[in-house]
Amino acid sequence: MVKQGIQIFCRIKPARGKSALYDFDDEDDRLSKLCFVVPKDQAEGFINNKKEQYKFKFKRVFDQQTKQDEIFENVAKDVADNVLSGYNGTIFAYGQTGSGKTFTITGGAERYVDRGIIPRTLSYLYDYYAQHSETVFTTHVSYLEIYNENGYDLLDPRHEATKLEDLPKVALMEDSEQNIHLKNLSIHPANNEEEALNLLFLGDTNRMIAETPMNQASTRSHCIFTIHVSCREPGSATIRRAKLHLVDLAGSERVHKTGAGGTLLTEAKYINLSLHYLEQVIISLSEKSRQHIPYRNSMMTSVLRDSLGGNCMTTMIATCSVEKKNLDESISTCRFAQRVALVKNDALLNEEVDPKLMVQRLKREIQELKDQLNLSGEQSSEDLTEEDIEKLNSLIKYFLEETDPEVTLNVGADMRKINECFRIMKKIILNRPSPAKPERSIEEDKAEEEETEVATTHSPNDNKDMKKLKDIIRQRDNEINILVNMLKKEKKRALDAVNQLENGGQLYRSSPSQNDMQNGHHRPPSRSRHRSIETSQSATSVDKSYQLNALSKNPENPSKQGPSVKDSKRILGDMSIGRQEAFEIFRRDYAHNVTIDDNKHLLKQRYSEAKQYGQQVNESRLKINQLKSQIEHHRMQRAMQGLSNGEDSNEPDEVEQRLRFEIETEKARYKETFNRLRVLKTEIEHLQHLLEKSRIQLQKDFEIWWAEEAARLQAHQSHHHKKREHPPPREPSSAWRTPPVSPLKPQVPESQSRQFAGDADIRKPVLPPAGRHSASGGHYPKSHQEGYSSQDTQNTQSTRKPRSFGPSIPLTGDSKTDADIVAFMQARQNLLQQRGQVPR
Ligand SMILES: Nc1ncnc2c1ncn2[C@@H]1O[C@H](COP(=O)(O)OP(=O)(O)OP(=O)(O)O)[C@@H](O)[C@H]1O
Repeated sequence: MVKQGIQIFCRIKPARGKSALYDFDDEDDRLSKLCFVVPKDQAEGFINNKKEQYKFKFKRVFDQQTKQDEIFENVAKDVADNVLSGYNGTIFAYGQTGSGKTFTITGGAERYVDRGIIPRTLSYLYDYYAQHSETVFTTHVSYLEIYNENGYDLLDPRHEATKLEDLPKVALMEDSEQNIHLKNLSIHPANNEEEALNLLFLGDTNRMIAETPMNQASTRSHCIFTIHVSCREPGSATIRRAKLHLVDLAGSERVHKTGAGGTLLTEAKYINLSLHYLEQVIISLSEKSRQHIPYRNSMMTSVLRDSLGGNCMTTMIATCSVEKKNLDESISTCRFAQRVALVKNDALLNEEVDPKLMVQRLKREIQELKDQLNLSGEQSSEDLTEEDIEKLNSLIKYFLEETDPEVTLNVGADMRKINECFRIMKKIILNRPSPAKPERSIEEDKAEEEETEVATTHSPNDNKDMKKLKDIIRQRDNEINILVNMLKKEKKRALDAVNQLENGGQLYRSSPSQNDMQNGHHRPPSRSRHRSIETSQSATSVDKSYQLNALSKNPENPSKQGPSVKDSKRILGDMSIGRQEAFEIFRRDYAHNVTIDDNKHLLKQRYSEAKQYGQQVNESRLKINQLKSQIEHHRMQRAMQGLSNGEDSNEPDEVEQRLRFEIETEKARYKETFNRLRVLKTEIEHLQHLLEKSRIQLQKDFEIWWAEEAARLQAHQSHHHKKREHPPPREPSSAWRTPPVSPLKPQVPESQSRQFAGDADIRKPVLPPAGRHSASGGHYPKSHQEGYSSQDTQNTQSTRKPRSFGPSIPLTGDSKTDADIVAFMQARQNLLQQRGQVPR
């Protein structure tokens, strides 16, 4: 047992605003002191005026410029090593919203170098496995989200098509030994790094899909990514199993700070409650006299029970933001960390003897002993019976098929049986189609996949038909998903209608547009936290299956990733024409375009590098094979010469030695290039994931922007009606705003804006400082989040024109339908303008 305190680290996020005064010094490898300076007269918030300096001790403090690889090397690597040795590990990030927890644990959403602890740990583990190929490792992964005290399985395949509240909740079960088991949390095998990263990506995407402006899951939920590792040395019946929890906690700010109400307040209370219980557990653990540790009070503390004072080596990263306005939260984060550091864990080596393996091993030993006894006895000279041979055949089959290196072929010490085994094996080897190939490149794997597909079919026509059928089945599956979704919505609508009728209320203020009904777009008017998920659900389910397919089957075409025109077509599939038009403009001027383009460019570059490496690997292999044939040829020549000269030398001569040396050199080159190719493959996959995430984010940002515009327009319409009835003194009319404009791209030419906005007011939005966050984590110009600034109003006054669509449009009351109607009117107006039927 290893008794160890929880290790605490502090990471300071790069400051954007005015930074508070802070300082730190590294005393040695194990101690850094961090000090915040709050001049008494400037102390704000809950920090009182008693103190000027707030000092904290950490194992290490990472300042603003610290890179992700440094964090991995200094924080996560040791934990991963301990997991490989059989000790449970936990790394959790704690800090206020926006202080960099997700960035640290999972990584940034834009660049490959920003990948966080989870992907880096996975790479590290699989590299380790590759270097210790004699040991048998197995890896499984699970991904749990805790939202409002309910647990959800982020790897549940139903996530895409089902509302969060309809998904089975993860339930806590406790066995007689008080071990916690999680019901409904799936655990997935991950045979290689790619599979593990795909699972991480799938979970993150599911988390993103469930997010709406009303539910910023990443901020308000706790997420636990768990890697289960088991390993067994060859010849040993002992298995070591360890779990590694990588935890991204919800934002730790206090309720009063969030200024939240309604759902947000409920969520904030839950978060505060669960973090409060976490604090209680930590306090109880740090006070030696306390017997009862209140783990059961919250789901998060129950799940992390082992990590907190139990059988685990635990590490905490306190993430701090040193902008002045965040100083009080950063100080409370550090205070919490100091308490955490007092907690002692008892980590055990999780070793167990597998009884099945033990029995097998003992049986083998008994057999070996018997055989040794038999060896000295007499050997039978009778022929083997059919039955004996049959038995040997099945023993050999099992021996060859079993991947476990420990399995042996045990036929006793009977020479007749041993000889028969050699005969059977020789037959098998001779009948094999081709010898085992060395490690292969991506291209080769792909080529073989294609070959296998061809080989398993009878003729080219059959092959084509089969492919077609497969495509149809895939398409049908997607369609069924979409239909099931629509049916669900319709069923809910019908139920709502019945309820409303029963309550004597009106069904809706007006019926939805035909277009919406056909497209499954109609939603009841009440705002639920799933409203915007529903609209994108059908498209997303199709997209995601496409994407995962694309990842594994078609990594060649980077243009298929990210929000390209093609992607927008996919997204647009079920949108009305007006929305499509708006979406195209939104996409063109999206604030993230520069990053997306950069990533696409990088991806292209990486593809061509991978291609080059692939070619080099193939060339090396070819050369090695040629050199081998040359050696064989040379040997044959020597043997023949030897025969004719009457000499018989098996010693390699100079020529052979040179050829061997060349083989070794080529092998080294092959290995090096192959390793580079492997690293490149991981980067390519990561870039693909980033681009896919950008695409989902674009879609979500568009939905939010669209809803906001529709609401604004509706408000404007009703205001307009009122004004006509009671004309007020002249004042500037409100506007249909242009979509967010990329801060780094030229603005939409006015003519294009007009094309989108019809004859509506055309305004140039104030350009924001680079990368401002939208409610959904996307980037919007400031004006689009908080209304227009006065500067904005001044800038645009001169460019405004009054809106006119001819006769006033009857609106329905449903914001989405109304927005579609207006968009349609605008499109119509554009057409008429193009034909010169109305003045421009
Ligand atoms: N060390 C860092 N270097 C560069 N950017 C960072 C760093 N830490 C955080 N960021 C950026 O700051 C923003 C907020 O970070 P992040 O989402 O990780 O915060 P968080 O603490 O997880 O917030 P939440 O509680 O809302 O999930 C992101 O855009 C992220 O990329």
